[in-house]
Amino acid sequence: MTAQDLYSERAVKEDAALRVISLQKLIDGDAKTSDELLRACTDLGFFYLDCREVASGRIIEEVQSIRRVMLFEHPISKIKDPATFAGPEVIAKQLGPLKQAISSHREICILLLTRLSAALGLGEKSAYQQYHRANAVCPTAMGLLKYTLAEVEPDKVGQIAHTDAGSLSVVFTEVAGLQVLKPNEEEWYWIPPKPGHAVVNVGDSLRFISGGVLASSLHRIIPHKDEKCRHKYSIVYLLRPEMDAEFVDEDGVVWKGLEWTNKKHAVFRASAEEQAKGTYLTGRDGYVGYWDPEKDQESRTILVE
Ligand SMILES: O=C(O)CCC(=O)C(=O)O
Ligand SMILES: [Fe+2]
Repeated sequence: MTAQDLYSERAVKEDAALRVISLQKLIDGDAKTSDELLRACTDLGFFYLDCREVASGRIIEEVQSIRRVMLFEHPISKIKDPATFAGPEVIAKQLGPLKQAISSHREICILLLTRLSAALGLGEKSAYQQYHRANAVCPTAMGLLKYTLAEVEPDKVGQIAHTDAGSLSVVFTEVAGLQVLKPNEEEWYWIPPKPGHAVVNVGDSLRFISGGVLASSLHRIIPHKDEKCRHKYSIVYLLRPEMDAEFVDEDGVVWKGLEWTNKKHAVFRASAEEQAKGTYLTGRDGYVGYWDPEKDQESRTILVE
């Protein structure tokens, strides 16, 4: 396969046309915006979060400061001995801005959970933020992702189709590549990056916690024909429930927050046959989310034979 084959000339749908939710209006407690947020999370579980107005672009400035420290150039794969790895010096030097950005992302997620819970009329005890209390231990993470160039490493492109394990994912990126599968249409749609906006999506844990009211949709990262020469960098904040928070999956199995995260990660690392056995990775039995450009010129879903 040549690198040229990697780009589907016929993208199935150009733009998922996600709802746009204003962070400032959520902060202000605007009821209409909370309702719109709830609609975004119940129909597809994906939306743009407009961060431009908040305190003169503070969030965007923090995201830019993470980009500037170039942590993306220190990949985990290059760590020889994780047991003795103390973190690249650059992390130690940039701890201040990193901690600030992590804390702002957490605040955003807690606000989203608070507004969603209120829009659903949940009481204090069952509100979603109760699964993510400030001082509880949780496997929440911030990832600084640098995707390989399809031209250089055609076998390592993007991310396999998956639903996210956690509660909410907040993604800032400037380069296209993200697609979502609209479940009612069974079609992949591009989600183009929007300056000043994050893409936020609901993960499995929040879908389970909400008893299936909120949707965690299948998405993937594949090379975009207009971005051939650009590395895609993504800053992803993955809010996950507390280690001991309990929720029930769609088959009635009870999970603790940490168990579900670990299970999902084990499946990410497993063989395609293992991945297709359960519904853990994609929420679909028998479906494996690899993108095969030869079979999948029109970016359709791939089934294990
Ligand atoms: O890089 C992106 O745009 C999205 C990343 C993603 O889906 C993930 O890390 O789960
Ligand atoms: Fe994801």
